[in-house]
Amino acid sequence: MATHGADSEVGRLRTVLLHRPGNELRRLTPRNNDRLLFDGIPWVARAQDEHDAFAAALRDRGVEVLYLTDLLTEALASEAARDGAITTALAGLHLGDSLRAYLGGFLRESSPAELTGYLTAGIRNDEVRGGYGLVTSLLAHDDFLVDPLPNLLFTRDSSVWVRDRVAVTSLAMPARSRETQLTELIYAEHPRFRGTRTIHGWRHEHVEGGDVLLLARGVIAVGVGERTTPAGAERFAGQVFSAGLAHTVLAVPIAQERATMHLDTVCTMVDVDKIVMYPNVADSLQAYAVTAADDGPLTVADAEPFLVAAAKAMEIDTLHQIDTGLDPVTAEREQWDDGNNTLAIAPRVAVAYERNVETNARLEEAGIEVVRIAGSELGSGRGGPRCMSCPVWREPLPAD
Ligand SMILES: NC(=O)NCCC[C@H](N)C(=O)O
Repeated sequence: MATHGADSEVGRLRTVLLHRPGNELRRLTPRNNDRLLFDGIPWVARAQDEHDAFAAALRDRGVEVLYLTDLLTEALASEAARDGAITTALAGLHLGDSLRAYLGGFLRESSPAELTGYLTAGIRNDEVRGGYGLVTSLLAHDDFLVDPLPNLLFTRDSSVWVRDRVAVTSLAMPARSRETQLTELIYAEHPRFRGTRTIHGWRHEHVEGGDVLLLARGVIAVGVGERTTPAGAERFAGQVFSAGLAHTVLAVPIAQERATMHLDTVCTMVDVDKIVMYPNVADSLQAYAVTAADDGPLTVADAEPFLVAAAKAMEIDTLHQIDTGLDPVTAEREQWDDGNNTLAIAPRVAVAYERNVETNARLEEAGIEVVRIAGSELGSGRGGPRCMSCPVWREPLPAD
């Protein structure tokens, strides 16, 4: 069985799950892009080129790249998996019984690869040939019967490995909630992951992977804001404690705004004791240290500055901050363009968007090797290298 798991943000990356942008991005229009959580309409062919270059940069450094749609198609080889996927995809109350039955029959006849296409790119009303009954007649021609999933690109958010377990997350925005049905299916059905134990799951309170940072072995920061709810953080903490995966969870409130939708939009680890952080929030970022209590409710400490609470839990003197940008305006621009959203592929080696010139210069001054990638089209969904990657296997850091 392949090795899987992660216990830090910076251990050498060996296997990563990506999603190459596909037809789901071709569904975006100026009328639906806000609802589908994109800030623009990407040029799809260019986004694919940029993504291929990202994958190549990872492979060049010895990282195995898994593609979500390949795993999904392979998982859908089983008839039971296909049935389950079709039933959950068609559960929406907007369909009605007749259309659901019709679509169910249609999808059951499709091959695993075709089904992957429908589950990811969705089905528009006018693609149901000739219309079918009252619901298709009354819905607009461009209404989706099955919503497309353009944010699949951001594989970070729909599952997180914590040591040898994988947490299937629970996504807060309706446009994304179906993504975790697909990650759950992959981990449950794909032969590569047979026997993997999972935690959390999409039926639980909201927790998104972009909010979960494995600061050190046993220490996990969880952002709480637009996406991860307080109840989600509490549920997640309870599960990692009872599974023995961590001793401290730092619950970190973040502004409920699009620019800071996840904790990894304001900070990411680039070394065992270095974090790149948006300076405009650095002073105000707080953390509540949560620890397990024997047989009782979780123990919650008073809020402390995030960097202080993190260093204490990580048992290091200082968690060194590297600033995004140069001045407050450049920092704000580069934070928006995912300057903080780096993907460490080893201690002191991080993939970053090339456009964030000042932040990348700060990283290099601090001794971090920056692997630059283009992201002009990929960035239109508001996510950087960390958002676009789910580490499936990172080597553990050497014990000191
Ligand atoms: N971890 C991340 O920050 N992921 C980026 C998610 C972007 C996506 N368009 C969203 O709004 O959910």
